Amino acid sequence: MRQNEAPREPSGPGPIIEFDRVDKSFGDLMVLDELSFRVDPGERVTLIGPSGSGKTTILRLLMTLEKVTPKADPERDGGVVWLEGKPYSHMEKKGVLVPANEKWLRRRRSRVGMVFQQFNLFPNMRVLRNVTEAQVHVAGRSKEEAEAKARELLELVGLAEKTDEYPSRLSGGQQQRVAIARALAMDPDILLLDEVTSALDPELVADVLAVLRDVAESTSITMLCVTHEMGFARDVSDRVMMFDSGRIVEQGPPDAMFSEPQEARTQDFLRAVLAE
Ligand SMILES: Nc1ncnc2c1ncn2[C@@H]1O[C@H](COP(=O)(O)OP(=O)(O)OP(=O)(O)O)[C@@H](O)[C@H]1O
Repeated sequence: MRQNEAPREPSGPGPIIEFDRVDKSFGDLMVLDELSFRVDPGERVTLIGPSGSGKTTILRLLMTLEKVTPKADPERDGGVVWLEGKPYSHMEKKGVLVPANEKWLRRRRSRVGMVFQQFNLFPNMRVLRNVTEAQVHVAGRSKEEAEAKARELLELVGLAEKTDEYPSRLSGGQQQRVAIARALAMDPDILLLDEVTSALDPELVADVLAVLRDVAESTSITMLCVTHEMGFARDVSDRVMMFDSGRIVEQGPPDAMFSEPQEARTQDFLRAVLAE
């Protein structure tokens, strides 16, 4: 929708995420060009595509680590990201949508959790505190409540014995499992996974994927996942979206996408990934 139109009212259970003609540029480089797509609550979506096609940028927009790029053209704004039926990249002011301010984003971004390729744990904090920190300082939980939740989640990811270690004493796979526990501790509705196994030694990948399979099976959390692990994508996703140059080339259920991709760019991409 255009920014000068009145925001619509959510009608029934609509998409949990909606990109509505979203633009994103870095300087002269246009990464997303009027990108539109929707994700239903509880849906698991895998984003695939060549390097530089904009997949991480999509996740970073959802984490509000990036902002939609406004267009100078008065006929075109930069599009809007919607979350749970409400504007997210924007906020309503006097009946029109304006770019969201920090206060608005702070209140809403905790609905979204992200796990990064490089773990991004706090190196000076022990494992338990890595998982309690945001619960206490962002979600406002008591220390006791946060610790109980952290212990439960660390057990879920198989690290109950490691609560008192510093991250540097853990393997990459263990650090990544702490990062997953940390993201889940905030009870997000949406979990974003950005190449979470690509920095790991091959023998550590399976444990991390097993934890994520458990999360997918035991929760109804909405997942957006950027990965080259096609087996994982096939098992866990409801839908695979193939991107190139910031546009959706094709999308569909994993079986159809992997067995009978329709577009030459998808066929070439999958051939290259599967040959790795
Ligand atoms: N902060 C930034 N400043 C400048 N250019 C950027 C920035 N972030 C991303 N880009 C560029 O935007 C394009 C899209 O990047 P993005 O990381 O979204 O792609 P990707 O599909 O996730 O690629 P990969 O699979 O390699 O991670 C790339 O050309 C990248 O160099």
